[in-house]
Amino acid sequence: DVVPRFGVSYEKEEDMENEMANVDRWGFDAFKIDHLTNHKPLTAVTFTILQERGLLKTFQIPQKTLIAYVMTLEGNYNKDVKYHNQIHAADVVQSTNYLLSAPALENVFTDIEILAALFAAAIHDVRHPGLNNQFLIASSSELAILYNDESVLENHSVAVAFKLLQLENCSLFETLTKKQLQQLRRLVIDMVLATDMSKHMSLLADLKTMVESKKVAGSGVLLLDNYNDRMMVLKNLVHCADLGNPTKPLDIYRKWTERVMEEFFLQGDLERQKGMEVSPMMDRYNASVEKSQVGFIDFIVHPLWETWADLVYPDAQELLDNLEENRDWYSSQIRNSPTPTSE
Ligand SMILES: COc1ccc(/C(C)=N\OCC(=O)N2C[C@H](C)O[C@@H](C)C2)cc1OC1CCCC1
Repeated sequence: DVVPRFGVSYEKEEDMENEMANVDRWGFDAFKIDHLTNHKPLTAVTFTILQERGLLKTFQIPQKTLIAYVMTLEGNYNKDVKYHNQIHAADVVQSTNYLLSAPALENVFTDIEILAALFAAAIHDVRHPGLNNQFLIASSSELAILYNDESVLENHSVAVAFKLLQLENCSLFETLTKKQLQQLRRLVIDMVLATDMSKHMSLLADLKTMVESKKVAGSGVLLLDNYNDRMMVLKNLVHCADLGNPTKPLDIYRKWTERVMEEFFLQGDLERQKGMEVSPMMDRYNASVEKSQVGFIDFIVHPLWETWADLVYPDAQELLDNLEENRDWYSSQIRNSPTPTSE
């Protein structure tokens, strides 16, 4: 039976084709696809990218099984959560795909590693409650008890995603060999757990070490000759995609900022209600959104992306330029403090 072109049904054929034509570009607008597909951007993006990469053929995955699984996965993202929802998942899948397509990484990763990275991106925040690990731990939530305060949300997302594979007609990986599935599962667990922000500094330190000792083949392609190096680059790749908002075109970045602040302020409201200490950046009565973004870029996002850009030089130059321009724009928006001009 024939499946729809992008895996999901949509009204406006032409608008959908125009927007999905950008699926391989960094300026891709996941918000538009969310609107055009009635909140199914993750299914549309994941189906289109796996199809385009020929991965369904390579692993003999039936189209309808993929659609059934990703639709179910997407249904387990909470669309009332402003940031950690199906649009963020679609954005991270699309960004992961773009980063995997860097010329410096051509023919570096195997099909199973690519499938694992895209799957990890798709599942990485499923069932996110719009509250962070610190809150779940501080409030002794069921999840924190279950995961002993260790990468609570990330462990939960991986477990939920693999549980969904057991549902009727959702057995996405039943055509993989035992060995392939073992390898994929290991890769996916490691990549999703590495999206826990508490791992950021050690992940970045490993990436910096790799860049300093970077081995490049004659063709300019990265030489990753052992499992640990390959795993470390894949973890950082998905982590970059997850922290990609500030490297996107400004109008898209600003929408993500708006959503993350809305989600953070709701957590701050809950903390205040429960008599807990209100987390930094989550107090709607004491927030400086622009200053927080400048700090986020200066201390977290730019150090990471500068290192990634070194690794794949010159493939991420435009993204790094966007980031620096966006940082200057937010800095110029900080009330009562002009940006010192370099001239
Ligand atoms: C577009 O902006 C954001 C996009 C995504 C995020 C998420 C989900 N996590 O990012 C890490 C984080 O929240 N941390 C909180 C603090 C900055 O300490 C760091 C160790 C990590 C946060 C964004 O902006 C935040 C950060 C600055 C003001 C709001």
